[in-house]
This record gives sequence, structure tokens and C-alpha cells, in this order.
Amino acid sequence: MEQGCRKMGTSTRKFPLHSSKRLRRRFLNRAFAVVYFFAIVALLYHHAESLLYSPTYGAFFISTSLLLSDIILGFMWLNSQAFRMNPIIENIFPENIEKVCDRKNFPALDIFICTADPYKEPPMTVANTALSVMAYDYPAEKLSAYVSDDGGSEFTLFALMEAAKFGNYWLPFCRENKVMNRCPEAYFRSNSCSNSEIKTMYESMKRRVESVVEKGKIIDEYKTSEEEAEAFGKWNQGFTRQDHPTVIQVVSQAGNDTDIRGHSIPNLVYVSREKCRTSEHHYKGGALNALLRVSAVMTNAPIILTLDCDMISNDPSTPHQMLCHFLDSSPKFGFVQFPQRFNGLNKADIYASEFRRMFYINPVGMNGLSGPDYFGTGTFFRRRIFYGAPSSFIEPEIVELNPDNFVERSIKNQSILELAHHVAGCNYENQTNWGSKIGFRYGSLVEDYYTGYRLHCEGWKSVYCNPERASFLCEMPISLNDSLNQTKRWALGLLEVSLSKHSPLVFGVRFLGPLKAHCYAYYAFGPLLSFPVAVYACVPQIALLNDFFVFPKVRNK
Ligand SMILES: O=c1ccn([C@@H]2O[C@H](COP(=O)(O)OP(=O)(O)O[C@H]3O[C@H](CO)[C@@H](O)[C@H](O)[C@H]3O)[C@@H](O)[C@H]2O)c(=O)[nH]1
Ligand SMILES: [Mn+2]
Repeated sequence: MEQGCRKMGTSTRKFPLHSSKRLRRRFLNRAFAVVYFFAIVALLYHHAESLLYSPTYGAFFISTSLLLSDIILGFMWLNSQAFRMNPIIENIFPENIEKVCDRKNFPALDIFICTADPYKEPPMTVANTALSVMAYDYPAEKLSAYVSDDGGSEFTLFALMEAAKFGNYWLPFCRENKVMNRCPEAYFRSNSCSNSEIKTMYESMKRRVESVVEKGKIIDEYKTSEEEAEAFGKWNQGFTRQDHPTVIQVVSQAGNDTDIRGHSIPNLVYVSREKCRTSEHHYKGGALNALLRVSAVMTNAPIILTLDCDMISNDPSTPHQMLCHFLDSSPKFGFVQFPQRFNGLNKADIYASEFRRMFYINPVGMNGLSGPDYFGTGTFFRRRIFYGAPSSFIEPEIVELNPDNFVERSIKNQSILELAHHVAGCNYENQTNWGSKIGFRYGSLVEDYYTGYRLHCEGWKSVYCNPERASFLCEMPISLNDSLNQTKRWALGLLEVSLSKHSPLVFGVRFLGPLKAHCYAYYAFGPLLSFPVAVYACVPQIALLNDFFVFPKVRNK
């Protein structure tokens, strides 16, 4: 992909694309860490001493729980120090991209958007996300958005068809008005729109989409062509969410479909992989692998962006920003991670929903240790990364899935569509390397963390990119129930890794070195923190009632 650009003869040395800055105060932190370490040792010594000389059973119980808690806290503190040893901030210069690479030489980009439930993740949200990325400031014929629908819902397909029609107006509107926030819902919410015609158009599309979801049925009046009616015909009587054949529908085709100004619009493809109760579907990891194969057969772009359906683009120049890393990188470079920034948080963020440490602080620390982990969304990958280590390519089963394969035929070609249906089949992965050695990795509920970890173990590198203007905005769970469910799912997924043979401190340390292994251990063993949290929430009260002192008194010798 880089060759096309390098041929232009303009040097990236003259027009740098990125630079990095090591944080200067890391030495102060190292000195502080040494002092802190001795403080922790002293505290553990105190607990051990109180344990040995416990006067009562109650005191023995309290000292044991405090000792265990502080061992866990100490261990987690130690892991967390790995992030602080070599933090690096990466700067990019996207304004130089078009000086070193002509737009016509830009690499193609396949965008994967995952959705799984039309009621929890409304089709309008999916449509907005798709529109926000289809409106990227990038050559339209090089852009393809693939929406994976694990909910197998005709309403999601309907929403995308409506989005494509509205896109014919929206894309030129954004281009001509230099709109920065290209997600229509977010744009109309934050702008008192001067051009109310487009707003009316959006509102009417929204009404149609919401009404089909509400009614649970797409009325015939809404099916505007035979092709559309045929597509919805696939949702016949036997079609259920857990049991249905593959549905792949090309909603718009680059080079063929044009907007109202006659410009091409990007490819938009709806994919609902085959589901059957008798075979494992591996949740989102399975969905992403199906998309990897379907997109390989149809467009095979060398760069892939993965997005959750609620992650809207907030900056049309994000592809230029990621190119700053891809066009000027080593062959081992595998992915660029953008942070998740959340919509609608109050300024004080009293519930700490921003995940500041996870999304802003730690990744800067990992930048200095061959790159951040994969967050599951907002990530641009080199397609080659999914086929084995940088130095040992793993051949996929069929040549069409090879990352270097050039697709000559159109995405609507009959044989291409047949093959795409085949590779999205629910038994396709049986007796193959998918999920174990190639593609997104199975084996943990947090497929993102686990996949990023295994890719780093194979020798791939990544970079964290956090431009001033948020590249993406997403939603966070707002109800207590959803939030607890999410935390529980993450905790289970992380424990699946920490207690497996691939545990960062056993397996990871051999391939990543101690510092990076401790970074991964910080997350993998994170769920253990629930123990000290529970102890510190209850034990001091019990201690107080028993007249037992948890910490040494100042007067103690
Ligand atoms: O069987 C499934 C289940 C989920 N999803 C999609 O996966 C994404 C993430 O699922 P969600 O239920 O929203 O989980 P979160 O906890 O909000 O997501 C975080 O945690 C996940 C697991 O670590 C990562 O995959 C996500 O990228 C990350 O944002 C959503 O777009 C879903 O539509 C599927 O496609 N198929
Ligand atoms: Mn989510």
C-alpha cells in the first residue's frame, strides 16, 4: 500500500507525518515508585506482624483479610507501574498527507460496523454510524462500509437502505458545507440547521425507520424497488435470530451509485452471517471474522476499521490521521488505536464513566512499549495482521482470502456474491485456523483485549493516536443493570485470559518482555481488585466494633 505513495518521490522526511515525544518527568516517577515500593513492603510487614500476634480470632480474620487485600493491591500497583516507565506521546501531521501521497494512491479502506440487537441498538443508530463514516473525507470509490448484523434484523437492513438514499443528499451537503460532525443525528441536534430541507428529509427518514421497528413490519409502501422487495423476502417464516441463512445485500455500490451531484458514493454492504443452533457463533469475534472474509472476497482493502454500532465518527479527517502512521511505518506495524470518547458525560464525571485511565493514560504508557492494546472499536488495522506473525504468513484456506489478493470483479458479481455467502456460513470455520491462529481470536468474552494481546505476542506493533478533536464519540451504558452486566462480562472475559495457559505472566512475558507483560497483567488480573474493594468496604467497620486498629498508631514504636 505504501509503494503507490512512495513512487511519487516526495519524501516523508521533508514533510514528516508523525513524531513522538518521550515524557520528561518519567524519571521523577521512577524515583517515587522506589519510595512507594518500600512503603508497601512496610505495610505488608505490619499486617504480617499483626497476624502473627493476633490476640483474638476476630483480629486474626481482620489481619488476614487486610494482608491478602494489600498483597493484591500491591501486585496491581506493581503492574500499573509498567505503564509509567516509558510514556510516549505521538503527534501527527495530517496536513502533510496529500503532499506525500496523491489521493488517487490512497489505500482502500474497509469499515466494519457490528450490531447485534435491533431493540438495544436501534437501527437508526446503526444508520447514523454508517453515514458518519461514509462521509469521510476520502475517495469514495476506496471506501466500503460493511455492517454485520448478528441480530439478523430486516429493520437494520431497511435502515441502511434508507440511509443510502438519504446519503445521496447528506454526503454532498457535508462536503459543500465543510461539516465536521458528519453523523446526521448529532449534527442536527447541535446545529440550528439553516438548510431545513435536509433536516426535514432526515426527520422523515427517521420516522419511517422508527415506525417499522415499532410496528414490527415493513409495509409494502416502503419497499421502493423489486430488488428491495426481494431482499426482504429472505425474512420468511423459518427465519429467526438464532437460525437463518446468510443474508448479504449490497445497499450501495461505489462507482455505480452516485449522489445528487454525480459523485460516487461508497460501498455499503449489509451482512448477517448464517446462524444455526448447532454451531458456535463466537459472538462479536465470530462476526468480525465473518466480515473479514466477506470483505476479502468483495473488496479486500489493505486497511480495516472496526467500529461498534454506537461509535460515530466526529471528524471526517480521521483516515488522513491514521495514514500518518500507515504510510510511514515499519513492516511490523499493525494497528492504530483511537480512544473511545463518550457522549453526554457530565463535566465532573462522578461515576468515572470516562475510563480515563484505560482510554487516555495507560495507552500513552504502552506507546513506549510497542503500542497500546486493542479497544474493540475505533481501530485501523493492516489486513495482513490477521494472517500470522510479521515474519510467518499463514496461508488462508482459499486464495480469495489472501490479504494480497486483488479483486477485479464488481461486488455485485454473481460468483463474488456466492463466495461471500459461502465464507459467511456457520460451518465455514470448522477445521480451519480461524479464531486460533488467524483472524480475531476466540477464547475470551473480551475478544478485543485478547486479540490485541495475541497479536502483540506475535510481534506486531501498534500506536495510540489521540487528536485534540475527538475522532469518534460513543455511548456508554446508562442504566445500572447494563453497566453491571458490562462490568461482569469484562471481568469474566479477563479472568478467562489470566487463568488460561496464555496468562500474561506465564505466556506473555516470554514474547513481550516483563514491562509489557505487566501492562497486560494489569487488565487481566483487574477483576481481582473486587476482593480488596469488598474488604476495605466492610472490614474497617468490623475492626472498629472490635476495638482493633487496622493501621499502626502514630504513637506506636
Ligand atoms: O454476538 C455479538 C455480540 C456483540 N456484538 C457487537 O459487539 C459490539 C460490542 O458489544 P457491547 O454489548 O456493546 O459490549 P461493550 O461492553 O459495550 O463493548 C466493549 O467491550 C467489548 C468486549 O470487550 C468490545 O468488543 C467492544 O468493542 C467494546 O466497546 C456491539 O457493537 C455489538 O453489536 C456482535 O456483533 N455480536
Ligand atoms: Mn457497547
